[in-house]
Amino acid sequence: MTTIGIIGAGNIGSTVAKLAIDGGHEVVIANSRGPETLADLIEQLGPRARAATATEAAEAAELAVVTVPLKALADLPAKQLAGKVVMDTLNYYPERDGQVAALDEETTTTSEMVQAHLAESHVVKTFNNIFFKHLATMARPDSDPERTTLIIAGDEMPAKRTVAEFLDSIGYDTFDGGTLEESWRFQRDTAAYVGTYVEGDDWEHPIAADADRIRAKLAESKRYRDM
Ligand SMILES: NC(=O)C1=CN([C@@H]2O[C@H](COP(=O)(O)OP(=O)(O)OC[C@H]3O[C@@H](n4cnc5c(N)ncnc54)[C@H](OP(=O)(O)O)[C@@H]3O)[C@@H](O)[C@H]2O)C=CC1
Ligand SMILES: O=C(O)[C@@H]1CCC=N1
Repeated sequence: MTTIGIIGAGNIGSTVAKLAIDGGHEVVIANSRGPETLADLIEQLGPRARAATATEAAEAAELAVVTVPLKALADLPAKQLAGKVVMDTLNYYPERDGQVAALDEETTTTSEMVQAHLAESHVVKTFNNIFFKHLATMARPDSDPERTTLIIAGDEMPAKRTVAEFLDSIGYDTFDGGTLEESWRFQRDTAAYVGTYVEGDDWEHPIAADADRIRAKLAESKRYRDM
């Protein structure tokens, strides 16, 4: 059992919290409005979950998840997350987050920006390319032939192994998609984004992805300037 500190309690944060509880872990979860606003979620999650401030969730985390809009990146408590493995779900939506020149020019990736802010953490891009409802419903036991695979990226193998172990505990296999620099291949709107789990427009029936499918999708991904 691991204490998972989750900053962001929206679609993805609450979904990961539920999966973590079902996987036997403890959860400390935060949003921007304060722990008292998370009472309903905590009631649903049960006694192994508690609400906290973002700073407290970071402090309590043995393993952390940051899952807020990219525009809130600067608020993430770097000091309390130092030395920890941090799963980063952030995507860049300019209409929500504002224009970010380095992302528009593709001179960096969102996860490199997260790593730059959380300079002393071990950032692993995780969960960013799967729709939260699919993440909630596609978890399967290890032995299930329909188990699906999630793509991660990061610059440090030990941190990636830690994340793969956690994903296994919540019902997913892992595909190593390379470094944070290479993670543009599954950023927003690439072939390997949500299309890894969705065929055409059929969002009602997500499909399990294996390593071969993921490899093909990553190979198909293009830079925005070449789309
Ligand atoms: N929706 C999806 O299917 C997926 C989303 N993503 C990405 O993951 C991130 C989260 O997405 P999603 O869960 O949909 O977003 P939501 O809008 O549903 O939730 C965002 C959460 O972040 C919290 N938050 C915002 N600002 C801060 C802050 N400064 N400090 C602490 N908490 C804060 C919000 O708290 P409050 O409500 O109190 O403001 C809320 O709990 C985004 O970057 C998104 O692009 C990745 C994969 C899939
Ligand atoms: O970041 C998001 O909000 C989107 C939705 C599906 C995957 N990511």
